[in-house]
Amino acid sequence: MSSLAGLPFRKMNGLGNDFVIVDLRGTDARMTPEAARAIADRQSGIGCDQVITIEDRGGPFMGVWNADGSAVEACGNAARCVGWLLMEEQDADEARFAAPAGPLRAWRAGPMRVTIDMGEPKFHWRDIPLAEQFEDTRFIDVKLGPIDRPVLWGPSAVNMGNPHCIFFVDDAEAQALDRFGPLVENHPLFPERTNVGVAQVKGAHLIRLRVWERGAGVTKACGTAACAALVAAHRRRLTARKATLELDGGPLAVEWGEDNRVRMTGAVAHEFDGTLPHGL
Ligand SMILES: N[C@@H](CCC[C@H](N)C(=O)O)C(=O)O
Repeated sequence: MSSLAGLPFRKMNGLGNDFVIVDLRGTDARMTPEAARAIADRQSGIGCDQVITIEDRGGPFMGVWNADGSAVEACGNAARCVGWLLMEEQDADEARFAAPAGPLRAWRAGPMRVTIDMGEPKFHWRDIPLAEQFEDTRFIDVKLGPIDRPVLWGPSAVNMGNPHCIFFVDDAEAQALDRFGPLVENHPLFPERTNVGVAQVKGAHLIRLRVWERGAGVTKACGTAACAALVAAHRRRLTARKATLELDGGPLAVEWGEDNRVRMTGAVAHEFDGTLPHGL
């Protein structure tokens, strides 16, 4: 296996959720948890929320590595960026590729805007996954101790390729996400940890969402969380099947179709390109 040092990377973001994207096609190099951590480090590395690999696995495959080095199944914002890169490369208006969670399809929605078909949400407690049986994952019970009152009650659990725990709150800005986010992320109810969202429904078609990401902390946006929040809100009869999700980094349009598939549209941005340094 060859080293990652010297390979080109692209720095991109989706609404400020930022990625170092390394194309491993045609190389023997492999990403490792240590290398992903080193690349993502904002003090000593390049700095990003997730390291993304593009690999050849009988077609383009997107690998997702959180800043803490954990390899995970899905990333909505990165999927838009990788979709955009593949469409540019193929001079096409549509791209198909895969991620650990399954196949993805991307298409252009404007010059730097991409729609992704994120697939079907899962709700069964074993699929989230949860460590305990809940018949109805629209309302689960996460006991956090004294800090969970008065608003952090009865969140929804959704798997959108990756696990999400969404708290519906009256005021998303008022929540100490950096304090309770890590407690929920690492709560024993979530054997694979979880992403944590606080969602404030502002109307049938508008949700304010802030996210603590598993393995990355508070980020400016999380695409899979936006999909999970819309799906959870609709299941709780709080919104329509289609809404704008207002994230710290900007808006995402999400629709849960009658075909049970979730489609997400939003901006992609290309920041700069570089070469991975030695020592990885
Ligand atoms: N930022 C992403 C999600 C990245 C992975 C997530 N932190 C996890 O561990 O599941 C997105 O836009 O969906």
